[in-house]
Amino acid sequence: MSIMAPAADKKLTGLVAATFTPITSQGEINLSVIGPYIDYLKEKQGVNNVFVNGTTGESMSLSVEERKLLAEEWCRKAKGKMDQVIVHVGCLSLKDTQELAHHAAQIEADGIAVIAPSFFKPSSADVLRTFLQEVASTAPTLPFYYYHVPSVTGVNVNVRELIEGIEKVIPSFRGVKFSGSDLMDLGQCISYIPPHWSVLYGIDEQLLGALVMGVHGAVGSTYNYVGCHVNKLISAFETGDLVQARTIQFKIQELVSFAIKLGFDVGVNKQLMNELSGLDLGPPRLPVMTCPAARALAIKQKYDSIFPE
Ligand SMILES: CC(=O)N[C@H](C=O)[C@@H](O)[C@H](O)[C@H](O)CO
Ligand SMILES: CC(=O)C(=O)O
Repeated sequence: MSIMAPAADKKLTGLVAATFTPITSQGEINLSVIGPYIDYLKEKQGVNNVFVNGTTGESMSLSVEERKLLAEEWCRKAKGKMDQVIVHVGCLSLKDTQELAHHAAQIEADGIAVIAPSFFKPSSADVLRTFLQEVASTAPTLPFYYYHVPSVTGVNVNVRELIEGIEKVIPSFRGVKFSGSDLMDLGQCISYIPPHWSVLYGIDEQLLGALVMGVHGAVGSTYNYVGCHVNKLISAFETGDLVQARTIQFKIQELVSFAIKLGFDVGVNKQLMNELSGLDLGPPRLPVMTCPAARALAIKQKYDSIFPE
């Protein structure tokens, strides 16, 4: 009889939805939507992993207390339904980040991810590695992922350099959520890492390029509503049907480029998700602006024309 690996040691693969944070019209976090949100992702999108309190989840606009309540509810409701819940715990303050990492371990998250602090920025890969090490040591049993998103943080360290020998200082290190466009750095990470780590790509509109380079999965905001199509893209890629994989990728590019022309920020993205899913995730929190209804509807119409029922 084989011994089942504990959930925390499962390699992270496939699609991961970077979730929106449900907020009431009064501006408070709305935990009641999380259960139905998980059912929607699983049943309607075929997405079995979530990345919570990240960029899409507006984590930097939430208090530490709110992030704990959200992470706890995601873990509780996902139990038995999702394969993995990865909690993003990065903050500008090392102390807050450690507190959230420790909390994620207590609530039995499947892993944690940490973004580079971006007000005072780490001056080198070595400094960033030390920051990550200080966080990981407060939750040493949890699989740990570095979240590379230079377009948001302004911290553009070379990830291959960052992860050189990182398992010696972070034994729980399990991979990278790579939301950069440097495919050479991406490839060098993939060719360097051991087989039980994962590199997940985070620029949804160019996932196919990253699949060719060898990524093990993808984390993104659009998988909340195009997950079912991107699952087909991945299957087509895996069976060698590049024509079909490209056809789907081009459709997603058409949708995203249409949205970008209308100002595609988290507010617009969230309202689009409200329209497409029928869930009530509410508005974003300032400084992200509430999206005018007409704008999200125009993008929804585009979606309907690209992906007819
Ligand atoms: C900067 C940002 O939020 N990137 C997301 C994840 O990393 C992506 O999922 C994008 O939202 C998506 O690729 C659309 O541009
Ligand atoms: C896209 C992503 O991973 C995030 O929202 O954090």
